[in-house]
Amino acid sequence: MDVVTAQEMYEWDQVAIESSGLEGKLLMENAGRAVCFDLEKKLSKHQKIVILIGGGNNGGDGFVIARTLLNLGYSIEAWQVVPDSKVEGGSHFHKRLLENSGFPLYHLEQITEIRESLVGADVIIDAMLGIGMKGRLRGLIRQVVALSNEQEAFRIAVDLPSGVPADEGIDVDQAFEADYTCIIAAVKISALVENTRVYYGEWNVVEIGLPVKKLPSSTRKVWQWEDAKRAFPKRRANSHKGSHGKGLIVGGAANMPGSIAMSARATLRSGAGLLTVAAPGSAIQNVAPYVQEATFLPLQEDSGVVNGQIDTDVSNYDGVALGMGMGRRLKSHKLVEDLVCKVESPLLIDADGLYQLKDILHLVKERTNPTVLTPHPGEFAHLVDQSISTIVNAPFYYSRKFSETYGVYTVLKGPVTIITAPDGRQYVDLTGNAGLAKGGSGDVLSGILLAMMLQSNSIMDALNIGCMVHGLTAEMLTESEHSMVDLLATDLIEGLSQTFRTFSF
Ligand SMILES: NC(=O)C1=CN([C@@H]2O[C@H](COP(=O)(O)OP(=O)(O)OC[C@H]3O[C@@H](n4cnc5c(N)ncnc54)[C@H](O)[C@@H]3O)[C@@H](O)[C@H]2O)[C@@H](O)CC1
Ligand SMILES: [K+]
Repeated sequence: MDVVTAQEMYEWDQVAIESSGLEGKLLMENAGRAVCFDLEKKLSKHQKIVILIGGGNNGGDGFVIARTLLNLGYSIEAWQVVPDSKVEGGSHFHKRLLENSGFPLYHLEQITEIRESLVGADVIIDAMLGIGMKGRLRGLIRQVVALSNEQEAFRIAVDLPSGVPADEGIDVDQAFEADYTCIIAAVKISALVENTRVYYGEWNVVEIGLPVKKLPSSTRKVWQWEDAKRAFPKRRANSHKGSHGKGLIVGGAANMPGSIAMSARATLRSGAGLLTVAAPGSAIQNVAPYVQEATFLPLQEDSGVVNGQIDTDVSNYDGVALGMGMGRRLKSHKLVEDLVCKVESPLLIDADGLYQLKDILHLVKERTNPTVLTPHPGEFAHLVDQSISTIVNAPFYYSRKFSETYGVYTVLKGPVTIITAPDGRQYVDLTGNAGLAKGGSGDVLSGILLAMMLQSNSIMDALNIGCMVHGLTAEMLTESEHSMVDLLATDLIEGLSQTFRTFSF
């Protein structure tokens, strides 16, 4: 499932029209019909449905939808909310087709004319503005959106809710508040971004007959179950503990043994062959009983906090995770710097490790082996010197820029997790739920990611699979023995077995 900007979507449409000879109005017919067949699962013939139609191609889709649903026997009132002079090209063609089919079309000139219809509607379909919307909502459409939002009716948007831009990083002051959005051909970035995704409600993408082989390949995709199925590391019958990687987890503090303990246990539960935990000795005594399968490496410490560099040779590990529960004291800085320079395998840095990274990003850039950073928006905002709201409203832009600048894999966590490779390729993980918004979830994720990195030949696959395993485990647990309220990070670790069993391929 591709994720596109408005410009990329226009390029796709152009390729379709130029390279395969698909005419714009045929694409519009396809789009409108695909939306209708998707909407049939949401609609019933007893409902009173009002469809709001704009002047651009989104409105063109609206004319097709109105005609098709009327043909199917739905009770539809179709309103053109812009003057005739604004309805051009393919939209004009489909407007005539609707009228020539013998169906009525109402023309809105003043907001009062439509009030009664909207108040009495069971369903309101918004086909006013799509990816061509610019700036804030204007004129009559703005009033129609406000009035629609006041109604009890089920609200459906076509492609995107009017007033919502397709791209990220743009403020919205007013927009159609959809309960469901039927997205055309590819997910628009705004469906996945904090300040705009709320307007979409639930959503689905419909296929409209674009010539997929001819389209430029997208560098942004939603990671799906089929992808995980293809990429999941296989355990061969003749494998031994060395075949699945030898990992090292570094972090912990005397007063925070839980974080690193959870990471370590999650790594072991996720299939790592061998694991060593390096932590202050005073933390190890509390971590050890929880992860009996691991070996331990006491770090130099001062009052329960790591102090100084690591004495052990770290070159014989296949992967290292650093930072969980380490604390943000200045004395742990040397350890982070040391590992950034010395680890010759994939290095994952999370939590307090990220905090220590800001002034040594130039060293991260010099690493020749993969580096993975797993910040939440607050940690990322600190790293890139932006506000949290700037990050959450333009996460694709900032994480790509960061990954490309420093040559790192970035896992930007949140309700939508964005995984970016050093070359700028991005995957989106949509699994998980609010049960994960708790201390410890991130530690578990780091542990799973380390294990996946140890077992996979591709860091990108490992990160995507790890995020999906983490999210699906939360979903599975809140559908069975837990709720989003009581779910704990430790429950996730124990729930992993069930998730991995479902990956039985
Ligand atoms: N060939 C294509 O390009 C296809 C386009 N499709 C549909 O076409 C849409 C894009 O069509 P367009 O590029 O014509 O753009 P839109 O239909 O999204 O918007 C353009 C119209 O909106 C008005 N407008 C822009 N900003 C406004 C604002 N702030 N307040 C009020 N009015 C405003 C403009 O005057 C213009 O009439 C897609 O979202 C999709 O629904 C689909 O039919 C598939 C094929
Ligand atoms: K719309």
